[in-house]
Amino acid sequence: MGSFSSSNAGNGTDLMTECGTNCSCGVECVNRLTQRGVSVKLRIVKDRNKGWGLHAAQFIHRGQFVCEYAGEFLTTEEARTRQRTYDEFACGGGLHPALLVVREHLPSGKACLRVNIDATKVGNIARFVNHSCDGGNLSTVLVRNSGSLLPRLCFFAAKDVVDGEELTFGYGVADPTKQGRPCFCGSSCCVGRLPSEET
Ligand SMILES: C[S@@+](CC[C@H](N)C(=O)[O-])C[C@H]1O[C@@H](n2cnc3c(N)ncnc32)[C@H](O)[C@@H]1O
Repeated sequence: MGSFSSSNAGNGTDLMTECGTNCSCGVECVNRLTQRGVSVKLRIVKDRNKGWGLHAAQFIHRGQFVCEYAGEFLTTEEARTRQRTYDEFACGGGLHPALLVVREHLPSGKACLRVNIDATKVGNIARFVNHSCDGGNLSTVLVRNSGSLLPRLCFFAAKDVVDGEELTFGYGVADPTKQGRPCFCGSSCCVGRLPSEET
């Protein structure tokens, strides 16, 4: 509890490769879509139960790039240590941890690359995206720049989003039988608990 999501590339999270340091092209290259920063208007809005949330401040077309989930890339050992601390403090309700664990299944099918991105203290606007049990309106894509080992996690609109709508995605699957922090996503399929990452 306290951190969020386990997205399996090949199982919910798509993979994409963009041009990188190995390429001779510049930032205007059409294959560097996610490398030019946020290109849609967004607004940060406070919710009584969920804390801050990210809302669209314009119409966003389905498939449009929204933003990258920036943060500190941690070793798994450091992620586990931080998670324990966050769990302790988040119980009081004052802290909104933003530690995201992504697993990419490698093509062999025998190994998986675990990426821990912590936006709790260092991050960008994406760290305000809240969870929705219905999967929300954002899809996650692991984008690897050619020549880079570590992928970046990027949000794209999974459907058309209207101005003012909250942007959300599914942090993972919550187990309603386990103790956890309450979920206030308000969707009709809400299980009442936030997903928790057993690390
Ligand atoms: C990535 S942060 C999102 C931004 C956060 N709301 C804030 O104010 O900083 C994740 C944290 O937001 C809160 N949160 C996200 N979705 C929620 C939901 N559906 N219900 C309750 N709290 C939620 C939890 O505290 C979670 O650890």
